Amino acid sequence: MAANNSGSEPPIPEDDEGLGGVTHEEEAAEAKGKAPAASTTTMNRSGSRPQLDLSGAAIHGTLEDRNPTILLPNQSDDISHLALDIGGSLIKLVYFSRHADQPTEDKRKLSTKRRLEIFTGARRSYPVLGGRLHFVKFETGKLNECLDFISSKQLHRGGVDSPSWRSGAQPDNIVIKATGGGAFKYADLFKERLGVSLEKEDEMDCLVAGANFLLKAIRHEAFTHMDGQKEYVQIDQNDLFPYLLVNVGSGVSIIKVDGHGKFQRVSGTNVGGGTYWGLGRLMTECKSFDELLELSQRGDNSTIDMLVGDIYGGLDYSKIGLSASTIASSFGKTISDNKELSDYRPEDISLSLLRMISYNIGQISYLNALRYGLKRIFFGGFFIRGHAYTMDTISFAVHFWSKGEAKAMFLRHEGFLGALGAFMSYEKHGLDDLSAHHLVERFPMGAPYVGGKIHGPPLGDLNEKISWMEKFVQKGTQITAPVPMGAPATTGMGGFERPTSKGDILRSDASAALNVGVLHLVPSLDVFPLLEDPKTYEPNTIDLDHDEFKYWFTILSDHLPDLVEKAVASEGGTDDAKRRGDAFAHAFSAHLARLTEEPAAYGKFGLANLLELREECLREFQFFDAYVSIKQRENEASLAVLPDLLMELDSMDEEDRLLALIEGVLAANIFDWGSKACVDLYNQGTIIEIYRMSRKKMQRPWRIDNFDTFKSRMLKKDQPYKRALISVDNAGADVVLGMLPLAREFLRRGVEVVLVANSLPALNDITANELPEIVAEAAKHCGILRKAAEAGGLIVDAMAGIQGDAKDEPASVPLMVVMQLILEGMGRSLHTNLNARFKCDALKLAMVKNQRLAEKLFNGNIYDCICKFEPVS
Ligand SMILES: Nc1ncnc2c1ncn2[C@@H]1O[C@H](COP(=O)(O)OP(=O)(O)OP(=O)(O)O)[C@@H](O)[C@H]1O
Ligand SMILES: CC(C)(CO)[C@@H](O)C(=O)NCCC(=O)O
Ligand SMILES: [Mn+2]
Repeated sequence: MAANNSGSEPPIPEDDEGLGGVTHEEEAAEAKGKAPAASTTTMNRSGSRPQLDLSGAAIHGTLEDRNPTILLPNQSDDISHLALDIGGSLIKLVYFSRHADQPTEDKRKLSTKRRLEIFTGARRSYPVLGGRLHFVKFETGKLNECLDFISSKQLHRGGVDSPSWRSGAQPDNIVIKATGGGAFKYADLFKERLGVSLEKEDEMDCLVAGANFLLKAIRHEAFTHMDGQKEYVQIDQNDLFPYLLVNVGSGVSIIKVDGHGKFQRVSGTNVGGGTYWGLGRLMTECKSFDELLELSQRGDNSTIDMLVGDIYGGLDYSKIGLSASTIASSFGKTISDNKELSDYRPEDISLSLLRMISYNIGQISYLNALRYGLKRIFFGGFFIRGHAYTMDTISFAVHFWSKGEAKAMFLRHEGFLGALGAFMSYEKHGLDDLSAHHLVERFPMGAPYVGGKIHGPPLGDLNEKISWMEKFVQKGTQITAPVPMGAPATTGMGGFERPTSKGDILRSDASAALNVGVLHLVPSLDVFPLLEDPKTYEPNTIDLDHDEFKYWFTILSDHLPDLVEKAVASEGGTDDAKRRGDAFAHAFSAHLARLTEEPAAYGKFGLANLLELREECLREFQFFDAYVSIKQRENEASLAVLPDLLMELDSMDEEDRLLALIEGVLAANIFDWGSKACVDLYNQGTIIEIYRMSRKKMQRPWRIDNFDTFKSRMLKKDQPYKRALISVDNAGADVVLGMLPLAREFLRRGVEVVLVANSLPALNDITANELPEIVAEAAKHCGILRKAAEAGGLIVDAMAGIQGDAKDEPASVPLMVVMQLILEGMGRSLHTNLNARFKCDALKLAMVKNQRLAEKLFNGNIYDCICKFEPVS
C-alpha cells in the first residue's frame, strides 16, 4: 500500500498490494546495494547506488586462480543475524539481511533510532525490521570455505546491537548462535579465524523450534510425496500437535513434538544419511552426494537385493502379504554370487543402498509413531534432498506399515530446521511473532551463493549471477534442473518394483537452491483489512495445473524477446544493459523450464505468482522499470486529451456520465503491454485512436454487467459513500483517461478518494511514485482534482488510513458500509481477487485481453469487459 510522497524523507520500504496476491518487494533494493566490485566502471550506472567499501580488499587464494576469491573485509552487507547448524556432514547457515537502501547517507553512520525510523515509517511502528532470510549450506569437511564466506560477507559483524555496526570499529566480542555438534567441536576455530564466540543452542531445541516456525509461518512448507506426486498440505495451526519429527541428517533423530518448546527425543537411528553417503562413497567411488543419488536413478537393485521371488522361486509369499518383488534382504544377493565389488554396477549399488536406508527410516519412524499414537510424521534433514525417489520410498514404508493410518510429510526447508531454530533463539529479532503473511518467498537465480566456491568478488552478486548464466549458455547447458521422478510401481504387497522411469540427472546444487527461496520479511505487509475472510483468501484465481502452465509458458516465452527489448531500452540500450537483458532472459527461461518439470517446485504456484516471478526476475537483473519511456509517452499523450474528455463528460447528465465513465475505464484498460494482442494493436495506431476505437466497441451487456446496480447505488442520495479506495492498473490512457475521471466523479460527489498503486511496477503499471506527478498534471486542467490534490486527501497511504479509522473507532461498521473498493485491471480484478469477498462494496473492472482467460473464466472472448459490482448488502 505504498504511496510514497516525494519529500525530504528517505524512501520507506513498503509493500504494495495488500489487496492481491501480487506483492512486490524490494529485491531491487538488494540488487542495488550490491554493485559488483570487479566492474564498477560498467555496472555503476547509478550515482545513487551505495559504493562498496574496497578498503583492505585482498585476493584470497593463489594468484594463478582464474577466479580468485576477493575478500572485502570492510564491506558490511548489513547483516543483522547469523545462525549456524554445524552437523556431522553439512554446515547450514541462516542469515538475515536488512534491505536498508540509503543512497546518500552512510548507513553505518546512522543511529539505531534513525534506522528504526526509516524502517518503521512515520505512521506505524513494527516490531521488526524488514529484510530477508537467506539459506546457505557447506560441507562440514570444507569448513574453511564456510569461514571464508562468512568473512567475505562480514556476516558475523552485523547486528543492530553489535558495537561494530555503530562505530565501524573491530568488535571484540561477537557472539553467534550455533547448534549441532560442530558448535562444540569448532568453537575454538571460529574464535581463532573470525574472532567470534559461538553461543551453543541445544540441537533438539533448535530442530523443533525450526520445524514449528516453518509449519506456522511458511505457506506451502509441508507436502506429501507418494507415487511421484507432490501435494502441498494445508497445516491447521490449531491442530498441529502432536506430531513426530524425524530429522535425517548424518544420523537420525526422532522427536515427539507436543507444542512450542514441548518435545521429547523418543528415538534415533545411526543408520542415516551419513550411512548412505559413506557406504555409497566407499562402494562406488562417487565424488559427491548428488552424484551418488544421480547414479541411483539409473540403478536396478534386483541385481543386488535378494527379493522374495529369489527365495520363493519367482512366487509371491502372499500369505504374509509379500510380493515376489519385495526386497527380502537388502544386498542379500551378493552373498551367493561369486563376484567382486567391481562386478556390480555402481548404479545398482546406489539404488540398493538408498532403498535399504530409506525404507528402514520409514519403518522405524512408523514404529515410533505407533508407539505414541501419532498420525503425522514430518521428515527433515538433508538426506531427503528433495529427492523424489527417497521421499516416495519413505512414504511407501510409512503407508504400508501403518496400513494408511500414518502420513509421511516433507518440508521444503528440510535441512535448515536446526539452523532456523538457532536463528530464532536470538532474543531481539522478534521473528517468532510473525504470522505467515509477513514472509514472502522469492527465488532469485543462484542466490545467494553459487556452488562450493566463492568466485570473484563475493559481493558482486549481480555480476556473478550474470556470469553464471553466461557460463550455462556457453556450455549449451540448459539450467533445466531435471527432477528425478522415478515413481515406484508398487505391488501393493509390501514392496515395490524398481523405479519405472529414471530421471536424467539430479539438479545441480546451484539450481537446487531455487527450491528454497529467500524469505523476504516485510513487516509492513498486512492483510488487507477489508477482506471478508483473510484466512480463506486465495490470491490466485487460476491454479496452474499442467495444461494451464503449458499455455502460460508459451505466452510468457513468446513475450520474452519484446520484454527484453523494452527492458534493455529502458536502461539506455548499453552493452551492460544488453548483457543483463540476456541474463534475465535466460534466468526467466530457466525458471519456466524448472516449473515445467515440476510445477510445484516453488511451493504451490498460481498464475499470479508466475507473473510476479517475472517481475522479480527483472529486478534481480536490475531492470527496475522496463516500460518507463513507454509509460511516459503514453502519459503525455493521454494528458493532452484529458481536458477535452473532461469537458465532454461534464456536458452529460449524471446517469449518462456514470455510464461513460465506466465505459471509459474499461476501454482504457486495453493498454496493457502484457497482452500480445494489444501490443499488436499499438503498432497500428496512436494511443488516442486506439482508445477511441476501444470506446466505440464498448457494447453492453458486458460479459459481467452489474452496471445498473452500481448506478442505482451511486445515485442513492440518502446513503452516500464516504470513501472510495481506487486501485489503479496501467500508466497512460488507463489511469489518465480511465481512472482519473472516475476518481474525479467520486470527489465531485464529496467522496474521499484514495488512489492505490503498486510501489514497484509490473510491466507498464503506474507506480505510487509516478502517480502524484500525473495527478498534478491533470489537476492543471481540473478544479476538482486540484482542490482534492491540494487538500492532500487524494493520495494517502490507504492502509494506514483504514487501519487508523478502524482503531480509533471500534464501532467502525458504519464507515465500512459506506466504503467502496474499486479494483481495476486484469491483475487486480481477474488474476487475483475475482472471487474475493470484501467487507465493503466492491467494484471490479477489467477488459479481458487474453482469449484463453476469457474462455476459462467466463466462457467468453478476448476484449470482453467485466463490470462486477458486489455490494455488501
Ligand atoms: N551436498 C551434500 N554433501 C554431503 N551430504 C549431503 C549433501 N546433500 C545431502 N546430503 C545428505 O545429507 C546428510 C546430512 O544431512 P544434515 O545436514 O541434515 O545432517 P548433519 O546435520 O550434517 O548431521 P547430524 O545432524 O547427524 O550431525 C548427509 O549425510 C547426506 O546423506
Ligand atoms: C548425534 C546426532 C544427534 C547429531 O546430530 C544425530 O546424528 C543422531 O541423532 N544420530 C543417531 C544416534 C542414535 O540415536 O542412534
Ligand atoms: Mn544436524
